[in-house]
Amino acid sequence: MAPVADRPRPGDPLDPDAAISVRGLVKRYGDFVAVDGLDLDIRRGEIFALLGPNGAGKTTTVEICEGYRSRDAGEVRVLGEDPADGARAWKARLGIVLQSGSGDSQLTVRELVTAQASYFADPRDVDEVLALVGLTEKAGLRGRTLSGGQRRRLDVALGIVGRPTLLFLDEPTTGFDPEARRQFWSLIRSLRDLGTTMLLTTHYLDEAEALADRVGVIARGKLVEVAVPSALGGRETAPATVTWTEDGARRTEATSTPTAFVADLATRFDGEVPDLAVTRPTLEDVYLQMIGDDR
Ligand SMILES: Nc1ncnc2c1ncn2[C@@H]1O[C@H](COP(=O)(O)OP(=O)(O)OP(=O)(O)O)[C@@H](O)[C@H]1O
Repeated sequence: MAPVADRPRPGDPLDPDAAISVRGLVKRYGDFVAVDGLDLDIRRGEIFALLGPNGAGKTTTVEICEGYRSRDAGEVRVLGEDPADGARAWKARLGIVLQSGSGDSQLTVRELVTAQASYFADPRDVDEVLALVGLTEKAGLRGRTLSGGQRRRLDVALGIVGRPTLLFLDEPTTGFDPEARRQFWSLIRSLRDLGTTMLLTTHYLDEAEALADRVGVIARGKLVEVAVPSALGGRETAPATVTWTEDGARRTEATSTPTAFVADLATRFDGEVPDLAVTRPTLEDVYLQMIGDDR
């Protein structure tokens, strides 16, 4: 089977089929190296989540891909073009949902989305977009009267009305309540079903796990690993931990063959094994281990 979590090695040529292809990317601020030789391919149609501690270089990398920041070294192609000289037609194929949000507008939701649509040659239908983000009933409200979660939906509406091929989402669900996050996730999945490629940065590991086809962990400007969420850090094959209660004490066993272990354990009890649980490292466990000292 082809290695699904593959990533380019230093010196590999750019991938012309990728939505985003990055080789040897370096960004310095004075003496400080914020991005330190990054190699990455993001495939067309995938949701890729970039994880990493504060200051790791995620926003810098993403903004270089968006054409908003210059680079000091390396090559970058986004939808086949170098963002450093991205033309207007190229920019129109990108959707960008920034961290800052749409703010306090006096215009209504519908007016804002309609105004944004007017910048594009082939925009999505405004009502269709409002329905997709769940703001149909709020269409007549002014931007400033929306709740935090509704504003974020408006941000997404503004980001997708131009029918982008590639959507950048920077910490899209910060401040959402749990239900709003679930609804947002289903919106993101609908966009993927419509063929949109998405690059997402997030600090929520459950979000990366729920949404991303692949995750990349970045620490101190370097890409530590790229993997499907279930395989990050060798998680799939990590030993399982079996816990249960026996003779009044909590017992724990790490094992690579939990099924056999539990079957054997069951013979020692008459009926259910008390408080039995089998767990594997969570994405958070392997992530925290991976970023180590950067915490
Ligand atoms: N304009 C700038 N001038 C100087 N240093 C900067 C500038 N922009 C970013 N940096 C530094 O570069 C590093 C990477 O910043 P970046 O914003 O890319 O991190 P991040 O991974 O997006 O972090 P966060 O999760 O906090 O958003 C940080 O140490 C930051 O202080």
